[in-house]
Amino acid sequence: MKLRGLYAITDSQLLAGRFLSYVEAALEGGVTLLQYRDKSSDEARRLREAEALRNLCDRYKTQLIINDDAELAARLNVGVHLGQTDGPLSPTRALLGSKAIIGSTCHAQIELAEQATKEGASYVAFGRFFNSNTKPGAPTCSLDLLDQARKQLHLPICAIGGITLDNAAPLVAHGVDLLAVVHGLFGAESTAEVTRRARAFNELLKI
Ligand SMILES: Cc1ncc(COP(=O)(O)OP(=O)(O)O)c(N)n1
Ligand SMILES: Cc1nc(C(=O)O)sc1CCOP(=O)(O)O
Ligand SMILES: [Mg+2]
Repeated sequence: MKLRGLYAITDSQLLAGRFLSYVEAALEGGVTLLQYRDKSSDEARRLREAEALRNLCDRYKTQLIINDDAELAARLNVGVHLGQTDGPLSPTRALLGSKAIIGSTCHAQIELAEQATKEGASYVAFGRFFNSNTKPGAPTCSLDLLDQARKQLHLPICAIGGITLDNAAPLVAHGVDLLAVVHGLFGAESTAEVTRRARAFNELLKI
């Protein structure tokens, strides 16, 4: 399966009180990957919400990815996204199996992406490209890095950080396959607007 399209990421604060309705609205507009990102330590709620998302994703034939937590991903038989301090990639690949989608945060460093490729990542993520409401302190990344990444890497490339419909086109022009978005998608005023934005992101990627 070619990993290309909108990569929607949940945010527990932003989606409080409208979690499933907004996620379903996004899936309605077309989502290639959906990441469950919840930085709390409420294990019971995390399991409940992740299961609900897996059921929704099954209905819409979307792939669910769990942020940070390979054990939860293994329990639900879905993919995982790992940052540089979220645990080693090779054992996670062994745990989840050869078909699982595993993403790796590479900030603005091609070397990290080359290492992730060797260790079995399915895609590499670079960012942040713009000012981010969700993670303002994330290290920054430039469009030049994408040109170099496109030349050197043979994995799908994901961009993240402050991406909106107004600033995403240059990322696509510089070779990005996956647009990972929190606020630019779920910061909408209505479910209808979430669906419209999801469709518009996919149009930018021509899928
Ligand atoms: C698609 C994607 N890219 C990058 C990240 C950031 O991961 P990480 O650096 O581990 O930071 P947290 O999201 O865990 O705060 C991501 N989650 N998804
Ligand atoms: C979770 C995350 N990681 C980033 C990185 O650069 O690694 S930026 C980011 C936040 C993405 O949310 P928004 O689309 O609202 O900016
Ligand atoms: Mg992480």
